[in-house]
Amino acid sequence: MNIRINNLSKEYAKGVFALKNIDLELENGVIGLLGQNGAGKSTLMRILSTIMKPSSGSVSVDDVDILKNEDYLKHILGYLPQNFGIYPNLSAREFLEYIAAVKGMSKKAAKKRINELLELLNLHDVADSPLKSYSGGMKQRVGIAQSLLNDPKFLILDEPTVGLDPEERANIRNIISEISNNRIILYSTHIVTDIESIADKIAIMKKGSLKCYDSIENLINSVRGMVWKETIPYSELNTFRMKYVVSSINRIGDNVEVRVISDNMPMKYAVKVEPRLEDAYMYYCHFKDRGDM
Ligand SMILES: Nc1ncnc2c1ncn2[C@@H]1O[C@H](COP(=O)(O)OP(=O)(O)OP(=O)(O)O)[C@@H](O)[C@H]1O
Repeated sequence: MNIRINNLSKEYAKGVFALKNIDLELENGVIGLLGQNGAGKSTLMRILSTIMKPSSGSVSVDDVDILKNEDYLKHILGYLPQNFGIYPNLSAREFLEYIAAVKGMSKKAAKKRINELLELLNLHDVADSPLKSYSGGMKQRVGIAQSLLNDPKFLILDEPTVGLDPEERANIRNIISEISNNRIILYSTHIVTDIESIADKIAIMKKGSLKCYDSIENLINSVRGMVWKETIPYSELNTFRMKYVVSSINRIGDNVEVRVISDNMPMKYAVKVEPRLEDAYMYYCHFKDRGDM
C-alpha cells in the first residue's frame, strides 16, 4: 500500500497555519512522526483519518483520493486518537463489542477478532472487569485493540504512550513491532526512545512544516561530525544553552557533561562523539532555526 500526501496545508485561522505544504509518501512499515508540542502532528493525523478537512492539498491511498472517497478509507483505517475516551462502566470486551458494532462488523466476526486482540494485547485476564479499574497503560492497550478491530492496512496512533510508565511504554513498543507487518503504521510522539527501535522511517515536524523524512540511519548520518561532548561547570549551563543547541546533559557533581550540536567545535576541549537519533531530532528541531543550514 502507498499513501501520498501532496502539498497539504491547514489554516485554522487567517494566517495561522498548523500545517504548511506537507509532501510525504508512506509505505508499509512503522513511520515515526516526531515533533514538539504544537508541531502539527495531531492535525496531520486528523486529516489523514478524514475527521478534519485540510485547507488545501490532497491525500491518496493507492491512487484513490481519500478526501473525496471517505468510504474507501473506512475499510482500511485504524485510528487511536490522542484523547481516547472510554466508557468506565463497560468491560474491555463490552467496549470492543460496542465499537465493532459501530464499525458494522458481524457479531460472529467481532467475537473472534475481540478474543484474538485481547490475547495479543495481554488483556485476556481482565477482559470482563470494568474499564474504570484499569491502569493508564491497560486503557491505552484497549485503545490500540479498538484501532485493530478491522485489521487495518493503515494504522494511525497519536501519542499512544503519553503519560505511561517505562514498562508500559516498552509493552506498547513490543505490540506495535509485532503488528507492523504488511501495514502502514503512523506513530506520533515527542519521545525519541519510543520509536527509535521500531520505526523504519522518521518524519520530523516543526511548526507545521516537515523538516525531514528518512531512515534512522540516514538521519543519524546527517548529523555525523556535528555532535560534541564537553564538560562545563553546572553554573554555566544556562549561558551555554543560550549559545548552543544542547542535546542532552549529564550532571557530575558541580559539573555537567553536555552533548552539543554544532557544525564547528563549540569549545576548546570539546570532543566529537558518535551521533544518536536524539541528536538528529534536536538538530532538525532547533539548529535549523538559526539560518537553516
Ligand atoms: N482546533 C484548533 N483551532 C485552532 N488552532 C488549533 C486547533 N487545533 C490545533 N491548533 C493549533 O495548531 C497547531 C498544531 O497543533 P497540533 O495539535 O496539530 O500539534 P501537535 O504536534 O499534535 O501537538 P501536541 O503534541 O501538543 O498535540 C498548534 O499551534 C495548535 O495550537
